[in-house]
Amino acid sequence: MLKIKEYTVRHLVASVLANQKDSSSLRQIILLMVHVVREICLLSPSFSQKYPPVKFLSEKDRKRILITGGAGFVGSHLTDKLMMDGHEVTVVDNFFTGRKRNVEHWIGHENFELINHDVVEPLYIEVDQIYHLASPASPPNYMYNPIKTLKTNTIGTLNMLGLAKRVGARLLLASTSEVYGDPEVHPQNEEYWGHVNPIGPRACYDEGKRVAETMCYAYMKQEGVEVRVARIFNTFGSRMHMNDGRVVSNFILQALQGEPLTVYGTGSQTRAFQYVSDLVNGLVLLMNSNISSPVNLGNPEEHTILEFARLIKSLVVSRSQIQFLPEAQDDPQRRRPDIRKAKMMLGWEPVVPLEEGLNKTIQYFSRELEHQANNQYIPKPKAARMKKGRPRHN
Ligand SMILES: O=C(O)[C@H]1O[C@H](OP(=O)(O)OP(=O)(O)OC[C@H]2O[C@@H](n3ccc(=O)[nH]c3=O)[C@H](O)[C@@H]2O)[C@H](O)[C@@H](O)[C@@H]1O
Repeated sequence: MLKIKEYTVRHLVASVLANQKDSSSLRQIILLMVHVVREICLLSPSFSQKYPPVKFLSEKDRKRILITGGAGFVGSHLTDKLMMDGHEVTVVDNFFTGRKRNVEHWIGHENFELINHDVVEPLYIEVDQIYHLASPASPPNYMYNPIKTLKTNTIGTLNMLGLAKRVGARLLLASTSEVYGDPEVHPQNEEYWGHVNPIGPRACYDEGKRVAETMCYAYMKQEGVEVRVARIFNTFGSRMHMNDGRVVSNFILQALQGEPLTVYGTGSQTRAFQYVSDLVNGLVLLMNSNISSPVNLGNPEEHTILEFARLIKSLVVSRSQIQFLPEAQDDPQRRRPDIRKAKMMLGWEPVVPLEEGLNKTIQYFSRELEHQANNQYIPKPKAARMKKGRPRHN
């Protein structure tokens, strides 16, 4: 585009000069114009901005949707889906763990708005649906400032429920498998009340999310607010932060760089991992369903963490060693979702095979490493508080 404009103006300059005897002032003006056109093209990426394709929705079907935490890992993928489905999306984020670059491809689009705002403060906007995702989700991140995590999940959720009540919006809470704590029931179904240490290092998040669920049902019963509660199990994919600290990003980054894969404890604890696109589809189905009780969203394929380390090593074709570090305090020993409810009531189940999702995520982290100034990011072991030795954060 820049080239065409420059060419056009140069052409104009040449023809004007050919017809002028005393042309120095005119020449200067025209050269200035060339300069201005070039500056405008460079400073206004929106001139040439191409957005991902967006469906057209009629006024009746188009919703005004707020996503709190919409610039985060899951939130930004949800933003993409809802934008491409043709809705008007407002992303609210305080950028503690979210990043502008996760949603920058929508900036300037008429259906999109990005607000730098912390949900701990009230928000006054008009919306039809609220996906309330705002909260750090990685254990080292949420334990970094437990009081802030508690405020975000309690005051933040109260504020969003207050907004839902005022404007008559439906609210979906991104809850977590962590409400089941270190579970004594396996696999975990939605009827299970959980086994949470209320004063342990994970409590700021576990109990924060538990009370957030309690708030949803209080607002539903007392004020008639429509709520949806998704209990999200371990999720991975592109746009995870390099220093996220969760097992998927740690192991992939370590394997890519030939560093030891840091297994906390013996590695016999289990997790079941879902790819982010499966989760996003589940969230949208749940929001638009009539199910107000909690629903598990996760992939039921369970692995020990040691198996998982070996799998990542082999997918990356890495020579990294496996290093055993002290076990993290209150680390849930077995976790696997029972997703019969989601299957029956939403017709949802994960469709992306683990290895396919991991390969995409490995490609993403390889690109992230290439973009790093020094081409290196070595995750430091930071299981917040290890069982023995227990290093403190901040
Ligand atoms: O990924 C998620 O979606 C979930 O991650 C966390 O739950 P957690 O299962 O503890 O997540 P990780 O930090 O990824 O840990 C998984 C297991 O791997 C272990 N781990 C982690 C990191 C590492 O470098 N090495 C390692 O062995 C942990 O001790 C734990 O047993 C969050 O608490 C959940 O809210 C969130 O939904």
